Amino acid sequence: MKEPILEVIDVSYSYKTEKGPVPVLKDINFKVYSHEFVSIVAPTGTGKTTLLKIIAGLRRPDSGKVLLMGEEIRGPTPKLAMIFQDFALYPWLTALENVELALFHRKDLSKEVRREIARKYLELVGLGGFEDYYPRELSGGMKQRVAIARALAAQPVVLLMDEPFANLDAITAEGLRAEIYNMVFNEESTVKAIVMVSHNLDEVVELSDKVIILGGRPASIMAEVEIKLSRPRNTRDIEFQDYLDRLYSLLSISLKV
Ligand SMILES: Nc1ncnc2c1ncn2[C@@H]1O[C@H](COP(=O)(O)OP(=O)(O)OP(=O)(O)O)[C@@H](O)[C@H]1O
Repeated sequence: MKEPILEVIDVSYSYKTEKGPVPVLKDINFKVYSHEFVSIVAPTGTGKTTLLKIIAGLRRPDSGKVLLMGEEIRGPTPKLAMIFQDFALYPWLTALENVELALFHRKDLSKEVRREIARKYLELVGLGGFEDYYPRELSGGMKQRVAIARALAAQPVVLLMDEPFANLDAITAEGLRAEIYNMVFNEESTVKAIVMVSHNLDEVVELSDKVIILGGRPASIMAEVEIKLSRPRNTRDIEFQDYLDRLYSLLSISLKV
């Protein structure tokens, strides 16, 4: 039987506030296999970002655990890279320097080699020639491409994305969505699985192999839906629309829980 790349096991989490604990996640269980693109969807404020932070090792669950290729995640690790909706680039560094930063922990590599790797990933995301540009000189879509290059340059096993297209205009988002799957899953990349948080169901159907729907307070998994459509996907296909309708109705049920 194939082993999961990522395993979320019985994860529960509460925020500790002055008014007492606020339970956010309860008994979350799911698995992500090799070359799977998994999306987590839920009504706003349900705990999607919190779950992503737990997977990233940025927060420890109160109970349960997350395994990455069988090993428990106990803190941040270069094996997991994260992409945020606000790009999170350093404005005083060039595109190339921002990407190079992902390799700062690779003391085994010379500066020249690190620079070469960074250049290769900028090229991969379509930004060859923009190495010396500062973030302020780049469009939103280009900034997100730099962030993707930086995540890939860290040579992670899993890529985590928190609403990666939310701050882009519709046309730019559409273009990047069309490219992201092949940008991330190819022979130049070490990424074996993607977990994305989104509340845009169109993009979720377009990109995912599996969708996890959270609902309730604290949130638990309401449904897990596999999207069995070949790629590239056409948003106008009847089957695409069927999946979309199904997710909308599951999400509206989760709103009532
Ligand atoms: N640092 C914090 N302290 C206390 N409560 C928090 C904290 N961060 C988040 N919360 C609460 O935890 C719940 C889940 O938040 P989270 O950001 O994970 O939800 P989300 O599903 O990602 O929301 P959105 O779709 O709006 O981004 C919310 O009710 C939020 O108010």
